[in-house]
Amino acid sequence: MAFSFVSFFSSTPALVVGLVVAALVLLYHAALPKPIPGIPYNHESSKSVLGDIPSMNAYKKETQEIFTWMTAQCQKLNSPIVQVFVRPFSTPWVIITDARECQDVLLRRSREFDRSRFTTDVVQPILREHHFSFPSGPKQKAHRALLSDLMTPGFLHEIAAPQLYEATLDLLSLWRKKAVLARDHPFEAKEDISNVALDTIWAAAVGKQVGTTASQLDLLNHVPALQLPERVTSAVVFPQADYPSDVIAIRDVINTMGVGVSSPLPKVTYLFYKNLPSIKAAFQKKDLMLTRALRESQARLEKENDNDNNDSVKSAMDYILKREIVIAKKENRPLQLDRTVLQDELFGFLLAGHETTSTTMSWGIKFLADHQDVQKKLRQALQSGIPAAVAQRRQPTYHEIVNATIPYFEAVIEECLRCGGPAAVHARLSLVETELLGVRIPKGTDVFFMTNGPSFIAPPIPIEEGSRSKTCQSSKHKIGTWDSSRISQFDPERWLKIDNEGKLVINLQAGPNIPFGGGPRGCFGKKFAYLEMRTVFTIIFWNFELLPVAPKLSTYSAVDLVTHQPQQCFVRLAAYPS
Ligand code: HEM
Repeated sequence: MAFSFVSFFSSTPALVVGLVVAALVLLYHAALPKPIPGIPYNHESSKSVLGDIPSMNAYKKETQEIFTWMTAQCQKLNSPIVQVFVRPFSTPWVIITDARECQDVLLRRSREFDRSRFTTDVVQPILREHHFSFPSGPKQKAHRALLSDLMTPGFLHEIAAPQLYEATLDLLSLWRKKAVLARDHPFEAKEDISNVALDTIWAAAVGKQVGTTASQLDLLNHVPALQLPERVTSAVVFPQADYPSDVIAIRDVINTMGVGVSSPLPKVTYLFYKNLPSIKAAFQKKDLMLTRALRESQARLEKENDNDNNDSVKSAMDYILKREIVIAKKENRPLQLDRTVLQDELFGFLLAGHETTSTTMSWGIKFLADHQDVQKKLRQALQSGIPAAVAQRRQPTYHEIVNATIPYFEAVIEECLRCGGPAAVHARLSLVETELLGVRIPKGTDVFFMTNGPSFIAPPIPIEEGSRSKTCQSSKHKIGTWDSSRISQFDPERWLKIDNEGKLVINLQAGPNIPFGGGPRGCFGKKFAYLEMRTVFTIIFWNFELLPVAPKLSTYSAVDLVTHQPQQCFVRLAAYPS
């Protein structure tokens, strides 16, 4: 007995070491990637706990892009479906590069696939109670219901359109000034486009102009002349006015999401990043600003004693508030203005409406500067579509912009969305064990449907028809396919056809393009986005020729933040008509 007692104690350190080693081995094996059978993957990556993370990070460091790396894995492994290991201790991500499968899952298989874990991890810490990152269900529907009025013609045409228009005219004044000062030199336009998108969505959201563009103009109005680079091909840099502190706070919060998108452990990253004093202060300022705006809106609505009709409704916020009033009445409770959900739905509206449209417009400006023939045709189409404004030598009104039917213009916008690919991926989580392209997909797998490669803007990777789902097979002819030899070209004509009456019309079924996702979780703000792009593009191309810029200022490299943005968007402006 004495012997075993002594031996136990003398062997304890060894035992502890043994247990620790065993635990580490178990942990190591738990952390090693567990490939899903039947789906191609990088074999080297499967042997390391870090999986594909080093490869993805190296790519990101070199290019600033992540989504392109994901699509490149399908091309590298020559398969429309692959898996990658980028989340330690988690199931692999499945990547699919095929438009028909993407559309089938989004539109027809929403019982099997819903909002992804990736989206929730990246979006929820920023948007909190906003419905975007919630799984579909009563809570998500109730929060989305607060926005119900915002895509009605009443809101879009009567409230949003005039505000969009005002903000766009500020851009026109700014660019007229810049064109004079730049004297034929190019300048970086991304910030201006982002500002006009923020001005427009802000005005629509809270009913007030935030004036980021106007403050840039104000600054330039006090600049008599600029020191210009010697070479006319080199870019001129304009002084930049300070932004209002509310705008800085909103931008800091929005940019936080970019940090989550590029992290392999977004939850952990946010834990640190969101607690940085400057970021914490930005979140607080944003909340305070929105609560203040909601209270002002409530006071105004009450003063105008107009809670039963829409005459005094001037913004998205007023509509959201009126919804809350109705819901509170129904639930027999007092109004809850500082309820996070109201603020968060409003902030989500600002965020979703800012980044996405400004990214698409930045891509559009690049494409049109690089395709002078398309730009010329677009200008002609706009002028034939709004002849009264040409005859009276004036700007088109927002009524004319909203109501004109200009198929070529619509085709240009579709093509900017297709080739720019602001939403390079639609992510879904499998709710049940299911099948994709003939392969078993375990329940709880994040599946990424890429829109930035094969079958959208690059030749498709062949797929055995029998491996597709029944719904996918039966919908085969609902949408056309792009001609592989021209699929990568920017060519709006692909969207046009002559109808039975011999008229030129837009054909949205001509080929795949899914910029707004689809099905029950498709983009809520699509109509607003089209309205904004129509307004901004009409005013730009009505008033300016976007001249080509030197190739070094016109690369097509991107940076993946909340959206897939161009790294460069330089413009060289000439007044039109000259
Ligand atoms: C070119 C501009 C835009 C693009 C490319 C875009 C793209 C998208 C995409 C891809 C989704 C996810 C769809 C899915 O998972 O199936 C989405 C969702 C959403 N978008 Fe947009 N969007 C744009 C503009 C807007 C605007 C202007 C607003 C608001 C004013 C908005 C509000 C939303 C909201 C609220 C959702 C979440 C819908 C839900 O989860 O039920 N978007 N958008």
